[in-house]
Formats: sequence, C-alpha cells, structure tokens
Amino acid sequence: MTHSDPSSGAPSRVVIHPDKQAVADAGAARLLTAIIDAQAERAEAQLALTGGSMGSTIITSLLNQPGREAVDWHRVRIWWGDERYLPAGHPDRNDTQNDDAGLTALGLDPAKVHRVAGPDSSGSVQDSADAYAADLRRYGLGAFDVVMLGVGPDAHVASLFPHHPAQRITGAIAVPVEDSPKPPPTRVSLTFEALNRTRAVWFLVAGAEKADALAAALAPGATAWDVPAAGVHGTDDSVWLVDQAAAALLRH
Ligand SMILES: O=C(O)[C@H](O)[C@@H](O)[C@H](O)[C@H](O)COP(=O)(O)O
Repeated sequence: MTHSDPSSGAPSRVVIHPDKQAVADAGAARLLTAIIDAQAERAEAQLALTGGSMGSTIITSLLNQPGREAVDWHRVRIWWGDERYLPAGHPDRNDTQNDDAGLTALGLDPAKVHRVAGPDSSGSVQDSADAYAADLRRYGLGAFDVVMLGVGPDAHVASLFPHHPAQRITGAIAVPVEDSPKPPPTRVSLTFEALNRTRAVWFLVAGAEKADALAAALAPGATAWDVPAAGVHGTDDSVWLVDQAAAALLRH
C-alpha cells in the first residue's frame, strides 16, 4: 500500500504483517539486508535504534536471524533516536533494554555503540544532548542508513511529542526533553533535522492502541507539531511496518 506523504510529497509505503512478532521479524530481515548493502557501498553502516517494546523485540529477532553471520558487525555504528536520561545500566534506559534483548551478543565493536550520557556521566540533560550531538558530528559520517522508530499512541517518535516545545528547537542535532508525557520525564532526543538525515526510515508499529496514530500520520496535511511521526522521512525510503491491528483504520 502507498500513501502520499504529508509533508515531502514522497510516497510512504505501508507493509502490513499479521502481528507484532511478524513486524519485528520482517524488520530484522530487512535490517540485515540494509546493513549488507550499506557495507558494500561504504566503510560502515550507520543505524539509529529505537526504544520502547518494539526496539527490544526487533533486536531479539535480529539475534535469531540465520543471515546475521553475513554482516560484518565491526563495521556497524549504532546510535539511538532517543534515550531516557537515567544512569548507565538503569533498567529503564533504552540502551539497557536493547542490550538485554541481545544487542551485546551481536558482535558489535563497543567503541561504535554510541550511548547517550546519563546523569552519572553528564552535568545536565543539556550537556548530555550537546555531547551526543558532538559525537554524531564526529562519527556520524553524513547520514544514517536506517533510522528505526517506534511510534506512541499519540504519534510521538523518539522523544518528540505532540505540542512539546522540544520539537521547536531548530539548528540542533540532539535536544533535552523535560516533562515528557511518557515516563521517565527527562530524555534526550534527536531532532527532526537529525532523524531526517537518513536514507531509510522504518516505523515499527503494532497494536490496536496505535491505529489512530498510524491513520493520523498518513493523513494528508498531517503536521509534525500535531503528529510527530509525520515529520520524519527517509531520502530514499519511508516504510511503515505495521501489524493488522494497527492498520485497522487505514483504507485498503
Ligand atoms: O523512549 C521511548 O520509549 C521511545 O524511544 C519511544 O519513542 C518509543 O519508541 C515509542 O513510545 C513506542 O514504544 P512501544 O514500541 O513500546 O510502543
């Protein structure tokens, strides 16, 4: 299914899978191919991972993909679209949850896994965002190959929430987010400007509680201020990998 993209005019593709596990398995299989393709063209594949339950489910799927041996994991650089501002190793951090789901077992070079500093290693959430932006400028090598994004029931992506002032900060790569409506309240997020520096963006969405968000993001005229998921586009590809429950309100 293709939909005309609300702000860029490029089509977003929607691929409907039976359930959440199938969305994660399809995402993991696509990711292996995308990494192998990127490594054939460039020194490194650059990925931005997502938090939330989908972020961990896809990592576990990746670990179980037979084709994962075909990837040179030392030539993969890992970033996060957002992080919860909590100390290193905290069970509610996105990176900790991804680690526990199997990220550490993939064979990545730890020096290429770029974690957002928490309160244990930064003076403030602003300092943490600035340090992450500096890291991206230094090692980001231009553009992500793939940005993966879970989507909240309010259509937030990363930690960019509807009508939240952090969305309005321009000229920045990463921003502090305070008073997040989703706990924990303090976070660091990549901005739209940073997330949009990607060849491909994949939205990973499952569950009936996401149906409104999916329909809103694909509706003509949707704005990022109201519907943050509508504000991210890949230069080559924007794909919504969704399950049937999340797709319930789309016209087929
Ligand atoms: O810190 C976070 O929680 C996320 O990065 C957030 O943007 C998440 O991806 C969505 O809320 C979807 O989460 P689910 O996949 O759990 O629904």
